[in-house]
Amino acid sequence: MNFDYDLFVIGGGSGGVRAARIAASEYHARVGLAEESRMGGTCVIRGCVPKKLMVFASQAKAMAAEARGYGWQTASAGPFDWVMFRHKLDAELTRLEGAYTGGLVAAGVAIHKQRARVHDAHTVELADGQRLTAKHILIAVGGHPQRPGIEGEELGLISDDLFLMEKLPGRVLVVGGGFIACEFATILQGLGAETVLSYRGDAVLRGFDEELRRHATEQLRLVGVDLRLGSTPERLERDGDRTRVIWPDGTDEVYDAVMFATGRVPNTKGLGLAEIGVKLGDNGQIVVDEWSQTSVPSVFAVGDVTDRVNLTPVAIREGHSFADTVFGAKPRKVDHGLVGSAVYLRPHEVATIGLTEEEAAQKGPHEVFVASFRAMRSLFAGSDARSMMKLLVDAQTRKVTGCHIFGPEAGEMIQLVAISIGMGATKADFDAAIAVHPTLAEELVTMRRPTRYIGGAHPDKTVGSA
Ligand SMILES: Cc1cc2nc3c(=O)[nH]c(=O)nc-3n(C[C@H](O)[C@H](O)[C@H](O)COP(=O)(O)OP(=O)(O)OC[C@H]3O[C@@H](n4cnc5c(N)ncnc54)[C@H](O)[C@@H]3O)c2cc1C
Ligand SMILES: NC(=O)c1ccc[n+]([C@@H]2O[C@H](COP(=O)([O-])OP(=O)(O)OC[C@H]3O[C@@H](n4cnc5c(N)ncnc54)[C@H](O)[C@@H]3O)[C@@H](O)[C@H]2O)c1
Repeated sequence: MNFDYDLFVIGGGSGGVRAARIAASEYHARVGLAEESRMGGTCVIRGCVPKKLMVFASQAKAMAAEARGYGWQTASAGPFDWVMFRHKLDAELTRLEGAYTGGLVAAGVAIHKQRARVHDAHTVELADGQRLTAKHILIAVGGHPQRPGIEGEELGLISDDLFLMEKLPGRVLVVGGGFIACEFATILQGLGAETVLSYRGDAVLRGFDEELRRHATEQLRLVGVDLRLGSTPERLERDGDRTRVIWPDGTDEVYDAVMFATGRVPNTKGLGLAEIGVKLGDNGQIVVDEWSQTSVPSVFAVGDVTDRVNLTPVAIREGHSFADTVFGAKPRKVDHGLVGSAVYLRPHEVATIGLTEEEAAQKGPHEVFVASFRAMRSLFAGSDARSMMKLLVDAQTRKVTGCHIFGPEAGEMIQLVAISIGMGATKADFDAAIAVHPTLAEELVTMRRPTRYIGGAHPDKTVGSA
């Protein structure tokens, strides 16, 4: 059968763009791609990139405070010009959107700037009614924010809205305790908003190493985020141009803005997937095998729509591996087991890779090395910010199985730790590295004595066990 394309990609975000570009430029496939919004997707337009630029903007007051601690007596961040920042941000996102589009065009990908859905196992239907056939279809449509299902929730903002605000709120409530809630609470607080974070659990960042999340929770409070743990709004009401929040105990408060960061759901609604036999999971995610292949052999899916590990580099790796496997005759799977990540908080970043202490304890005897201290730089400036570093070492194999950091540039550090852990480095390998002094990272190669033993009897009977 003759197809219009070898590959049709639905979604021009991190995963879709990479797959389309590699299939077309490296393997000379005939590729079409439909994007209904701005090229680049969540990460570029309403995620990682604008978020990180806002993180940078929100650090100015803390940097001025630190400068005063170093003798720059009148250092001050001065007033923040949100309108000017937003214009610069818009221009930067337009530049990046152009670069993504340019990369696809240069690779020979045919771009369809409209919504697409699947019609059958080899046909997509565009919003204008046009039907195009392809030997393979790749679904890379990402996800969208989910509100919590409470009365008046439409009055609340979602993360997409934060980049488009006309003005900054004076007083804001952020609901949720995951990546997005913590990052935006930090950003808004740093930009000058009185910020309340309400989370139903007892420490933010569920799923992270327990000690790390307790440390991050305490430090978030220290930078001035008003943390309300064990609480979540019951309903919202309009109050003039502000929003009234009613709490479960009947009390209420008024905010300039309420932001929900209560999770994301895959964009599978209305795509026609179930109709052609593509299996979906409980959350609407596309169920795929280790090759990102769905239950319909010609249809593949990568990125957030599969709800595996919802991070940009993972979507990119899945897209690239798909193109290598299907068009390059180089079968490649993605190992989702060892993925580093960072949460961009203040006073410091959270970064993590590998097993948490709780997971390690389930796997067997482990040594836990923990250091908690005030870094030289912030200590001198008079800040109470505390760093934390933790290594988990398998007592049997001596391999480092997990690393968790709360510290300045923790994201940068974990990227390098990821290489050593990926190579199977042992604690002895870490110890063999001569420290670079004075740095924060030297702590990772100078932790000598285990803080505790977990996961059962240590193979060396002369040491303690949990
Ligand atoms: C606020 C925020 C901050 C984040 N920060 C980070 C971070 O710091 N680091 C990190 O690694 N990850 C971060 N992420 C996660 C990251 O953005 C996602 O994991 C990543 O973008 C997923 O890529 P994707 O290709 O699966 O989907 P997306 O990037 O979401 O792309 C999907 C694209 O498909 C398009 N589309 C959807 N349906 C259709 C259709 N029917 N027809 C045509 N087009 C369609 C959409 O318009 C979109 O452009 C963040 C996410 C958010 C929301
Ligand atoms: N720095 C980064 O790498 C980064 C940054 C942002 C987002 N992301 C990615 O995007 C994903 C989505 O982020 P997210 O923060 O939206 O999701 P999340 O799953 O990390 O957090 C959702 C939070 O909302 C809470 N919640 C859910 N339903 C609720 C309800 N009904 N009422 C009250 N609270 C409720 C959950 O308990 C949780 O704390 C992340 O898992 C991550 O993969 C990554």
